[in-house]
Parts: sequence; C-alpha cells; structure tokens
Amino acid sequence: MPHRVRIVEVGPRDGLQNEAATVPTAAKIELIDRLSATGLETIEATSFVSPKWVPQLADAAEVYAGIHRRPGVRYPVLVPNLQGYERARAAGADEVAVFTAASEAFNRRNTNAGIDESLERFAPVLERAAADGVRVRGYVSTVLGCPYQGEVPLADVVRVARALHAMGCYEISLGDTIGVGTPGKARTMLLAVAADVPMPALAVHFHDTYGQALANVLACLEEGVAVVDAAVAGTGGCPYARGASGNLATEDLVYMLHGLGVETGVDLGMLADTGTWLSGILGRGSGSRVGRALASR
Ligand SMILES: CC(=O)SCCNC(=O)CCNC(=O)[C@H](O)C(C)(C)COP(=O)(O)OP(=O)(O)OC[C@H]1O[C@@H](n2cnc3c(N)ncnc32)[C@H](O)[C@@H]1OP(=O)(O)O
Ligand SMILES: CC(=O)CC(=O)O
Repeated sequence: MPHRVRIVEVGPRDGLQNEAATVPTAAKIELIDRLSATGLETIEATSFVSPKWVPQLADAAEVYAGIHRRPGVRYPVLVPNLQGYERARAAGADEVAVFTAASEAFNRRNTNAGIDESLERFAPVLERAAADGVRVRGYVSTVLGCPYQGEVPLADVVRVARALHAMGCYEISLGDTIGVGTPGKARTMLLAVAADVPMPALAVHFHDTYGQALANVLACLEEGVAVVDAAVAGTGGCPYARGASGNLATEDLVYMLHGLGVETGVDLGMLADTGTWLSGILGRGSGSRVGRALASR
C-alpha cells in the first residue's frame, strides 16, 4: 500500500463531458478554482476535442483562460490529435493527455479511428510536446470490458499501454470506461500491464456503474499503484460508451484513503462542499455517498 496517493481529479473534463444540459462557462471555471483550493495536485481542466463530438466542452479555451492557476497544481487537458494540441497550447496548457482504447470497436465510435490509427495521430503530438517541454499522459479505455465488443483480451490492454509508454507518455491511466470490472479482474489487469510498464508510471481510472470502483482501487493500491483518477460528486461518463455512468467519486476515494492512513493532501470538507455545490449546479443529488453523508450532518 503506498503512503501517499496522487489523485487526478477528472470532474471538470470527464465529469462534465456527458452532461446533457449546458453547464455555464463561469460555473466550470468556479468548479476548477474551488477544486484548486482543496489541495488536489492535478485537475484535468477540460478537453480540446472536436466541439461537434463533445459540445459540452466547446468552451475549453474560455474555461482555460478563466481559471486561476494555483502554483503547484497541474491542469492537464485532453487532446485527440495535433489540432487539439495546438488549441490547447494556444490556450496556455502545459500538460496534455492523449486517449485511445484497448477495444477497436469502442475506439472507432469514440474517435472515428482504429487503435493503430489513433497511435499514429499521437506521434506528432508527442514529438511537438517533447520539443515544447510539455508532459503527455496517455489513457487506455475499455481495459475491463467494452460496450460493443464485450470481453477485451488482456494482451490488447498491455499492447496499447506499452505503445503509449514507449511513445513517451509519462503516465498511463488504465480506464474501466463502463465500470464493469471487479477487484480480481482489476488486479490481474494491472499486474499484466505492470509486467511491461513500470508501476510508478501507471494510474487507474474506474467508473462506478456496478458499484465496484472503490473496491477495484483498493485491490490496485495493494499491488502498488499510487495514482488514482476520480471525479468530484461522482460525475462523468463517456458520450460514446453506451452504459457508461459516473466516475468513482473523489470524496469517497479521499475518505477511504484517509481511513487507511494514506496521505492525499486533500481537505475532505472543502472537497465535499465543492461536490454539494456542483450537484446544485447540475440540479441533482451528489453521486458521492461520502458527500451526501457529510452534507446531511
Ligand atoms: C473514455 C472517454 O471519456 S474519452 C473522451 C470522450 N470522448 C471524446 O472526447 C470524443 C472525441 N472525439 C473527437 O473529437 C473526434 O472523434 C476526432 C476529432 C478525434 C475525430 O473526428 P473526425 O470527424 O474524424 O475528425 P477529422 O480530422 O476528420 O476532422 C473533422 C472536423 O473536425 C475538426 N476537428 C478535428 N479535430 C479537432 C479538434 N481537436 N478540435 C477542434 N476541431 C477538430 C476538423 O477541423 C474538421 O472540421 P471541419 O469539418 O469544419 O473541416
Ligand atoms: C479518457 C477516459 O476518460 C478514460 C476512460 O473512462 O476510459
């Protein structure tokens, strides 16, 4: 079990990308600023994908320009190609994340490209990023199941994670996009990838569709992973992954980690207040059990 876990807060990006109603730009900026004050070290701020594909994040540049960047906090953004990278850089981003999948079927629906084609798209992004001194994270989606293909062979997960790492991604986030995984499978998947990509370069990203996300994280922590993605108030889901629901709620993750004596640097009270505030903006109850429990005290 690690002594400290770095949480990658993906609420402003993954959390909001699938919202049907438009979230005002000012609310997105306030969300990131509130999260910045909680002690989170990494906040994935938005996404420079095609606004036709993800209209909810069409205001990425305005959001990025509006946030108050706290010293010591990193604000990466998602980019699907060189065009996205250039938009992100023009907006001032100094860390980006590229994304592909272990399932061909999902990747085609999500990015209109096969896996190898998406890796080819990333090559110039990684090249430019290296020249610019920009860090690049890599996501592998559908690591424990695909809504279109079903089972995803472990070898495919390992191959894609290895390819992203070999291209120069400093960290590979392994995503259970539709939240179908269970702890034993999560552990096996992580260990298979860790045989080829060093554990310190791995992160886990669980959606909570079947209520397994926290248990999956615990299994992976026991194997030594020390970077975990989560979204405040349990928001999130991919518009191109049928059946995807919210991410593991950051409040629930922090509560568990602190209970285990694992440091996060996050103020749980401030985080829970932010989750309650965001739930008000979205007009529904929080997806975080810890958030709801703290709000009702
Ligand atoms: C599991 C997860 O949660 S992953 C995150 C959630 N999913 C996503 O964000 C999906 C992102 N997908 C996409 O943005 C798209 O599928 C793309 C951009 C990767 C590929 O889409 P395609 O339509 O094949 O792109 P293509 O390169 O052919 O360009 C088509 C148009 O999009 C525009 N475009 C392409 N990339 C971008 C970009 N990064 N930013 C803005 N516009 C873009 C092009 O300029 C072109 O515009 P035009 O029609 O006005 O000439
Ligand atoms: C890119 C992501 O958001 C990861 C996933 O859910 O598969």
